[in-house]
Amino acid sequence: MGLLVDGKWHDEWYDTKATEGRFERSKSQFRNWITADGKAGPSGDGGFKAERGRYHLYVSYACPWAHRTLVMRAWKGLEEHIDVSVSHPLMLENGWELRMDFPGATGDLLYGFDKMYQVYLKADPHYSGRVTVPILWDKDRETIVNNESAEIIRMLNSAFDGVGARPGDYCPQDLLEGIDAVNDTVYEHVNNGVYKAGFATTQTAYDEAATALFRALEDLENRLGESRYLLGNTLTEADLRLWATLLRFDAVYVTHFKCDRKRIADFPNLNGLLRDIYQMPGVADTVHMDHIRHHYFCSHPTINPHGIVSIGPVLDFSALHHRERLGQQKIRGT
Ligand SMILES: N[C@@H](CCC(=O)N[C@@H](CS)C(=O)NCC(=O)O)C(=O)O
Repeated sequence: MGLLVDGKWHDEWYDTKATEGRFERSKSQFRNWITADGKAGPSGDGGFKAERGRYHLYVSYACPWAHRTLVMRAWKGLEEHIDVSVSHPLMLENGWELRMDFPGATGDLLYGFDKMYQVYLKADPHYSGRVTVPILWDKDRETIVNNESAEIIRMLNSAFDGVGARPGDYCPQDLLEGIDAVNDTVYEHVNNGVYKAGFATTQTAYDEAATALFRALEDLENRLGESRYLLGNTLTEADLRLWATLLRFDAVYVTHFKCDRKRIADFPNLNGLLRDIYQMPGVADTVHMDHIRHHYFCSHPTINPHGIVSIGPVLDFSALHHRERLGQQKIRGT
């Protein structure tokens, strides 16, 4: 694990000294938007028009942030529009590597780079910052459009509607306020919460994160007792963002990140949501548990020095979810 400083790679673990043992995620730096007409979006510059075949995603199947973009790509039927390079699951002294010696790892389909940081350097030879996935790449301008998954899923949701994306609006305007509110809590205490617990280097930092995580999960469990999804019976990006963490929870976070008060299997509604979304067309194909488990257990020597992958629980995401008793799934715009 490391970062680029003025275009040079430095192998460094997260520094938690300045924050009393708390893990703080840095902000993504490329914030342009693909739009239907190529005009600038809410941030960044214009010039990124939605076009078939123009864009590419760099992902890791292990990464929950990248996973969101793969599921949104599947929901919107964008597989033919946006192709994908899949990283090797290990992330060690060179950061993410575009090696092919793991089933499903594709290498770099565009340039043949073997390190993910070379993609950042291609976009900006003086880049300083972390080398994260997902990366949304523009093959035309040969640069990074955006490396913030929350924004990438928003653009995939709507920008390609005029050029053949599958109908479906997972972020409808009238639900936006509610979606943003749930996203904030889920991001803070669940998506990033598991990392804050796992990467904490003081007891206090861990206690804070783990307590807030399980409090949030209890609230979400109750909320999902009222309706099929987080925003009523309409499936939205908020459900997807929660789902990517739920999927990894029992297989990894319970042990590796010490999130062990309860398992997702102990929460009937969260477990139901996990299965419900897993069983939607195209979603199971985005799930690669071997990448997920190999990545976490082997990429964090400070918390698992011998890189031993645990035996793991037996999980069946294809089992009945019983969520239809709360209402029929609605997808806006279909
Ligand atoms: N806010 C970013 C976070 C992405 C992120 O942190 N990805 C992790 C993988 S799970 C990563 O690439 N970490 C490398 C690092 O921090 O150096 C997003 O949602 O896109």
